[in-house]
Amino acid sequence: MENYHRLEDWLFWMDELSSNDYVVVDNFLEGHLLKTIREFFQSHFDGFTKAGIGALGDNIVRGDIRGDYTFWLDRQRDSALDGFWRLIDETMFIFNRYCFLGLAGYEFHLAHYPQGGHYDKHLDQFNTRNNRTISMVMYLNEDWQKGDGGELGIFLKDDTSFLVEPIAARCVMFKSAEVPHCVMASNKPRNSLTGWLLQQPSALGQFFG
Ligand SMILES: O=C(O)CCC(=O)C(=O)O
Ligand SMILES: [Fe+2]
Repeated sequence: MENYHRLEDWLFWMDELSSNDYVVVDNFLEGHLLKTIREFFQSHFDGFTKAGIGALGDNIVRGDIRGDYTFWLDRQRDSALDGFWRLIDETMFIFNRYCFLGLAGYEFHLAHYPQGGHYDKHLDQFNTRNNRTISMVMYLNEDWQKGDGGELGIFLKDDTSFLVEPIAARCVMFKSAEVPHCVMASNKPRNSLTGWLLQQPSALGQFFG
């Protein structure tokens, strides 16, 4: 396997994630990969649709809760993102090998928050489907400045909370069922690649609820 990251870095991140329920990794996307994803994002911008809440069959658009536009990725179709898919293979391999998580699938979308967009505090689980295990949010915003807003707010079990700036190449990973989070109103357009590592493929998740 060609590796993006060193095993010792992975083990450090896994350790943080397992003890704190989240980890913030800067420069998770290396320069070339970040550029490829940003270009793909721009060239598919026409295909974005207003994001809803709830699982697939029950997708309700509520602009007061969530203001982003999304574009769901498909590994077969979106082979231009080959490098990204290999990074996800590496991530799944590490999680299964060293955390014994038994991950069996994943789902990812590109997300665009227009100026003023936000996402209320929520958990990345649906009532009807609970197979999202690890959430991964990767940011694509070059030159993000203090005051641009759009931070990810993270709420921990000890009642502490803090903000993470959505700066390019950063990846935030957290336990989907454990960590409530929100997106603060963004003062600028804000782009990300967000996804979930799943306990079982989402197609099965739909049937087995
Ligand atoms: O973009 C972010 O920082 C988080 C997005 C999010 O919470 C979600 O899409 O479920
Ligand atoms: Fe979320």
